[in-house]
Amino acid sequence: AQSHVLWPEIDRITAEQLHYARQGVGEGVWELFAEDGEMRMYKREEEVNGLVVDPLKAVHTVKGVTGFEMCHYFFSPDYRLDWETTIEQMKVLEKVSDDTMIFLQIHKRVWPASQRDALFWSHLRQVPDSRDPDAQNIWIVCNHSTEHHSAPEKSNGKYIREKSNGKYIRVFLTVALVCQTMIEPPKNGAQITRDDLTCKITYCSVVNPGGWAPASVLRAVYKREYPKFLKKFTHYVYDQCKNKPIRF
Ligand SMILES: CCCCCc1ccc(-c2ccc(S(=O)(=O)CCO)cc2)cc1/C=C\c1ccccn1
Repeated sequence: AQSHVLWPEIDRITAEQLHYARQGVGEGVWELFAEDGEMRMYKREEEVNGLVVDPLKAVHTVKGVTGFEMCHYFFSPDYRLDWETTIEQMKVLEKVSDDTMIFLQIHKRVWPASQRDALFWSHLRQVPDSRDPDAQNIWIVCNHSTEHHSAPEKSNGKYIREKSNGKYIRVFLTVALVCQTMIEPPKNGAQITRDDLTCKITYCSVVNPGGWAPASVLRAVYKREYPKFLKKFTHYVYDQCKNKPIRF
């Protein structure tokens, strides 16, 4: 994907998001708003031009899967509709490379706000030189809003192209899923099994709703949907992998 026009931005944003994900939730004003088992979900209340854009950071620990497996199922379009419950339609607009795609997603309407869509590049990458010497493989999927000729945004009500339906407000998002595999080698030198694996997950998300939506509605959506999404997604990956050979 190094030759693609988006590559410099993909490289920069992915590196920024990796750094941001690694920052603890101790610093700054992160507010814990949901807990479920090992999952801790934090938010910061922020508004941009009167729009709620609360950054979200979740940390979770899932036994029995690797960081690669978690990132693979998050990145791949083939499984998305199995675990994403707020999507009405999903389309791969461009396959930039095996590890980079451009998605257009139409999300279900959240009354009383208008319906939204999201257009973003998605990039899967193994983090080569982690600072943590005993860290096993660290993998990241970064999703970041972009433009695309085949799905222009509607502008002041006029449609740029007749084929673009242009009836959805386009959100602006940056999302990162960073997963680290920890291996507890079996004492007796036996082969590693899924019982020896732990996946440490950090999920970061900032979604600008793109157009006005009541702060109370947005905050209620996020409070309800994010814990549901991360729980459903991680359980889905565990179930998909449990009877398959381990992939690092
Ligand atoms: C008024 C409602 C505005 C919000 C609409 C909306 C926009 C974007 C998104 C969204 C959320 C997660 C991603 S991702 O992590 O990249 C995975 C790939 O799908 C991409 C998009 C969702 C939702 C709406 C609901 C909602 C909000 C959180 C969590 C789950 N659903």
